[in-house]
Amino acid sequence: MRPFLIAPSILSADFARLGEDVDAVLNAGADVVHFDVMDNHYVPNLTIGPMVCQALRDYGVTADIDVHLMVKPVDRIIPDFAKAGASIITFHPEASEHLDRSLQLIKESGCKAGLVFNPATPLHYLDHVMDKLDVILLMSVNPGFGGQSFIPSTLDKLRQVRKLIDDSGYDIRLEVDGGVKVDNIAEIAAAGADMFVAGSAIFNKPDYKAVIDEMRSELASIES
Ligand SMILES: O=C(CO)[C@@H](O)[C@H](O)COP(=O)(O)O
Ligand SMILES: [Fe+2]
Repeated sequence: MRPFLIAPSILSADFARLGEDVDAVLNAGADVVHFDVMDNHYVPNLTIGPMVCQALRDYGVTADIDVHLMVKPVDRIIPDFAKAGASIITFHPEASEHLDRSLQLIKESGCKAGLVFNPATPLHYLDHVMDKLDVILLMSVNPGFGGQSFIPSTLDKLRQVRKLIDDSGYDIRLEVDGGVKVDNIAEIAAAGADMFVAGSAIFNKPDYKAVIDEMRSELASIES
């Protein structure tokens, strides 16, 4: 398994001082910035777009930015995020009319590409696109809000996808998003995830480093 990556979701950050808060979480040891884009159409909430991604780059953020698109349609906004400094762009397959085209668009824009599966979205969308994926993201809550509880059936789905990835031989990250906390991260890693989005578990605590360190020590029990 590759090194575990911790990706704080800035949905739970302080938007009034976003640059400082993102710097703080990266200085506390986070690996990747998880950037949730919601359109009040595909999901019942509205967040941030490419301008904010660009603003973080202009502020000096150099870490990878993992753009999780919860928008429909997806294609029109992909080049804008690529230009604004996204490193990874993921989208929900049922939000795209042409899965292969959307994945190619992300790759042609110079970003890593991924598909996101809601708790009840079937995995058959993976059937013909494994060679185009850098990331598979399993939602462990229904998308739209931070601070929800981890849905336990995600563990079985993670095990299934871990096997698919290992059997495929492709170099694909298995990311999990929703309700990830210090007390369940080890179990989630044992089920096969290697990239962990955590919003409220990190940003709702005063000491980001303490939480990230605790997560890493939980993960160390899996690595050894
Ligand atoms: O994409 C989403 C929600 O739709 C997530 O990225 C959440 O922002 C994760 O928040 P927590 O469950 O960790 O608080
Ligand atoms: Fe997300």
